[in-house]
Amino acid sequence: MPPAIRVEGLEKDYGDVQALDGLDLTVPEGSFFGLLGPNGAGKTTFINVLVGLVRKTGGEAAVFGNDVEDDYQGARDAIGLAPQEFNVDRFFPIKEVLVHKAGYHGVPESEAKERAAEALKRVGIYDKRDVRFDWLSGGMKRRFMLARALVTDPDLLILDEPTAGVDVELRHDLWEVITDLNDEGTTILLTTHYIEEAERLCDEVAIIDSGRKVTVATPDELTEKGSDTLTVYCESALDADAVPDLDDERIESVSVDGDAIRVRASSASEVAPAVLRQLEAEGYTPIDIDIERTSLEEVFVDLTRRGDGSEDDANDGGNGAGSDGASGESETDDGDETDGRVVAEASR
Ligand SMILES: Nc1ncnc2c1ncn2[C@@H]1O[C@H](COP(=O)(O)OP(=O)(O)OP(=O)(O)O)[C@@H](O)[C@H]1O
Repeated sequence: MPPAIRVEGLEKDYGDVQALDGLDLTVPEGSFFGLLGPNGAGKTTFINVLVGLVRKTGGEAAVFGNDVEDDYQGARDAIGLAPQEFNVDRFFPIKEVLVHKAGYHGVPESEAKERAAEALKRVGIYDKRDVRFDWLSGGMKRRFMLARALVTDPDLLILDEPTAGVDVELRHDLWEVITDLNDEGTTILLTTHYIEEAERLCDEVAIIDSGRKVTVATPDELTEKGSDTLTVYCESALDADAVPDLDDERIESVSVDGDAIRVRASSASEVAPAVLRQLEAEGYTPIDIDIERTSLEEVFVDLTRRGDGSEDDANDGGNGAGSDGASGESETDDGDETDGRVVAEASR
């Protein structure tokens, strides 16, 4: 079975802006895969290439082995997309929007009705089935976006910041729904700015920056890339200039702050016994210690700092966050209502 997503050397230029700059990425079937990156890193462009809303300018992209352009329908039918933007038909009750959506992907009407009901139940808004999208609350709109992505029973669910701006309760509800789907075998690609979300949900995380991959790892592997801080509290205030000379090659730095000695090391728990022994031998009187592990957030910031930590040293700064190059294409964010349209236009 081919991977859920495979892209190689993927490129997308919007005029002078290189949104994707030779991206290589493989998302295994059945995984819960996170896509992290600062604003403007190219995450939405990547998704839009996969669903045929943006035409790539170079490289290869396939979904379950279907080339996103040559086998557009095969690739698109495998994907359920919940985009960032609310791009929903506002004139019909939401259950009908779902029936139309399933019909577009070739599902017969009676089955489409069943699937619509099932999707609305799954996200907890079945009782709103006869209401138009505009009349839903903000949280219900987010639930509906997920229902719409689900109604075609996709093998690959792509969620572009699905919990942006929602309250904690809804975020947890949505997490539960998508975790269940993943347990049932659906591959999930999730972009998020909530690092905690990636840490909790994802088996693997790709960090991209300036349209290129910086790294792919499990959340645990990523946090291990950072340094811990071991703080040793002493009985009384210390001379800030008299930093103890600790002899251990695992130690990255030592500083003094009031009554505390702070030691940075890749694993604080490993160096702690030796540090305490040395401090006592030098006449310090440790009374307490504290260990702070690096958060995934800190590692993320480190890895995406311009020109720092990149596997392939790819950050040329030419397509930084928020730059607005002229696109020259009529691309929109409205994933589902324009299925196929842009590829069709761009192919002409
Ligand atoms: N239609 C467009 N025309 C011109 N430039 C664009 C267009 N769409 C995106 N870009 C640019 O491409 C780059 C990547 O944008 P993209 O939206 O893919 O990033 P992102 O990682 O999804 O960002 P965010 O986290 O803010 O959603 C940015 O520099 C952006 O300004």
